[in-house]
Amino acid sequence: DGDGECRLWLGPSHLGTDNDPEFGIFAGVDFAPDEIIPDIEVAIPLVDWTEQFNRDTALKNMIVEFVESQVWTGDFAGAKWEGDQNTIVAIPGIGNLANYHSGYHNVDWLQSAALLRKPLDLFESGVAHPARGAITPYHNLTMKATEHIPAGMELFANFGETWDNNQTMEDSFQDKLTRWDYQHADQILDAIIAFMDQYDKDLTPDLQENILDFMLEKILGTAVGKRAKVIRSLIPDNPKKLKAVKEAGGTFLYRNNDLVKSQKWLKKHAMCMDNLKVGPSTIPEAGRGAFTTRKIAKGDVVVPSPMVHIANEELFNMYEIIEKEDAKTGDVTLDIDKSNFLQQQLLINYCFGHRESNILLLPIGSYVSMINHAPAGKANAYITWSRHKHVTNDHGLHDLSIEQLAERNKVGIVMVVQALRDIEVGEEIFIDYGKEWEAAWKEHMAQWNKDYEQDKTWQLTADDMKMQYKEKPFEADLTDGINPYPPSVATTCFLRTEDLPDGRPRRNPDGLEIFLYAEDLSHDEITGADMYVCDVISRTDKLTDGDLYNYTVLAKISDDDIVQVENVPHGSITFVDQPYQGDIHNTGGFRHYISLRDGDFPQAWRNIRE
Ligand SMILES: C[S@@+](CC[C@H](N)C(=O)[O-])C[C@H]1O[C@@H](n2cnc3c(N)ncnc32)[C@H](O)[C@@H]1O
Repeated sequence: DGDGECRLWLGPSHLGTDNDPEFGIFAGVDFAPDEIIPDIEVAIPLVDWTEQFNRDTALKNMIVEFVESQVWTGDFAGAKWEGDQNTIVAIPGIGNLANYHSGYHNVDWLQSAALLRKPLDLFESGVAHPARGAITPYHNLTMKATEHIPAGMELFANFGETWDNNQTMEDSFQDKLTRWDYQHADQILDAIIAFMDQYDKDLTPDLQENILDFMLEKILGTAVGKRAKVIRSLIPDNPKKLKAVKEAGGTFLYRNNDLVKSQKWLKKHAMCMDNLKVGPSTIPEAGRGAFTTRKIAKGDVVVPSPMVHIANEELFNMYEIIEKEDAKTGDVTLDIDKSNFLQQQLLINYCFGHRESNILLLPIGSYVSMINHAPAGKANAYITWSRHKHVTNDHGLHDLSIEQLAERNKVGIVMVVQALRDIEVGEEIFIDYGKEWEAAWKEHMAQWNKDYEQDKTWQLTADDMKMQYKEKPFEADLTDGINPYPPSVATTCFLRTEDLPDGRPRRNPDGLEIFLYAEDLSHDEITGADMYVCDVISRTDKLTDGDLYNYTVLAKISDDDIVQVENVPHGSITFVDQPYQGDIHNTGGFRHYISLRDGDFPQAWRNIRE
């Protein structure tokens, strides 16, 4: 019947309350440290997001801030050069639904999976294809367990130090203890257990108790560190309990053991989010698609999907960005030229909407954004409001106006994809995107076939270059500064550096500082923040262990800081599309939202009814 037990559940988070629910993801099975969480998502860019509109009304500002609270910076997907300014990415599924807890996290991005991803094998290199620019190229966004996660535990993601520092202690999400307190307490706990184990035979229970007391009271209790008292409170003073704490998964889980839910609780309060996986669609023009991992009976839920409400579709319009000089001060700021419309953001293709409204709903259930269209009669599922008792809406939302909805800065809309007939394991799921979408796609195909009838060549992309240079050495001959690659792409390097050994010159003949590639940086540790545009200037001519070649590069750290880095391995160099050169910037790319069924679309949201 498919993949066995459900591995991920969507349910009411611990961070919500009965009156004010939040949703979160729960583990349905145990995950070992470093195990991949089986919700591997796409990232959909919002290009030059901050520059593309004026926050000229309070309402717009609210909508924008809400959207910003639901996305990641482009770095996480390797999308930071998509535009010239600030590109953010929506990452549905786990990227959106895993919550933040100040005391603890148990999942984190495996950024290298996305940053060093293999190209999608959907398009022939250099050839026009109607899905080019219609779907996101950023895929393989992967999270892994950072520690053992027991079945029934909620997933909490590492949102990074910046986010941690921005949280105030009054925030209702806050534990009074920070995750560093728990980490320190765990380290101390481990040290005490190791000591007790080592002298186990020589210690009577009394002596054990005295030693523990001495350690906690006299050493830790009088330690001057600000948090010593707090940490002390996390470690039991009874030697017999030390191991129980460790077995519970450490001081955090021991103290918060009500966080681990039973299978019975999950089945009652949560919905399985793990019935789908992603693969190439059976429709060749559609890109990727969503396929079942289990049998689904007619009328059952395929996957639940909370929806992020984006209360003004106009925010997805993109215009030419221009520089504006203040006549008095001479200061230059950026503005948009509204007379020069470029196209809509790609994210619209992943949103639900309705012809009589300018609200958009972005689905964030696992792989819901991978579900393709089939006309009525061929579709095997449909999307509608959730009727689940716990994973559901405040149905009062249907009566709110769009302005009132815009004031809600929490995800409160929950829909479900439901089976129209019995569905076998491995079938592709299709929903009917509606008449408007179908007409728009037909028109797109007709125009596309006309445009590319004579000449089907398509400019080479970063993905094409990645395929070409997977095993072939990067060009190292930059004589006369000639770029050996197509002008639409650039080489980038993942870099963390260390100083050169003593005795070696610290500057090159052009006066640029020289560093060494940090030897211990393994591919798994690479992050988007380590990614710099770089030019390869020379390479070793032999294979070096494990990696193909080593290179010397010039890396652009900032506009006026270029450094030379030596010993950069082949696998740490990749390609990106130059700003505005990727497929999604082709103005002939398809753009249309998916329609909700007429009967499902609340009357109160129809603000542009004719
Ligand atoms: C919500 S996304 C679905 C996931 C998408 N296939 C991908 O690979 O990212 C919607 C987009 O998928 C493509 N699509 C979906 N159904 C299609 C169909 N029946 N024929 C052609 N393209 C389709 C269109 O580009 C559409 O804008």
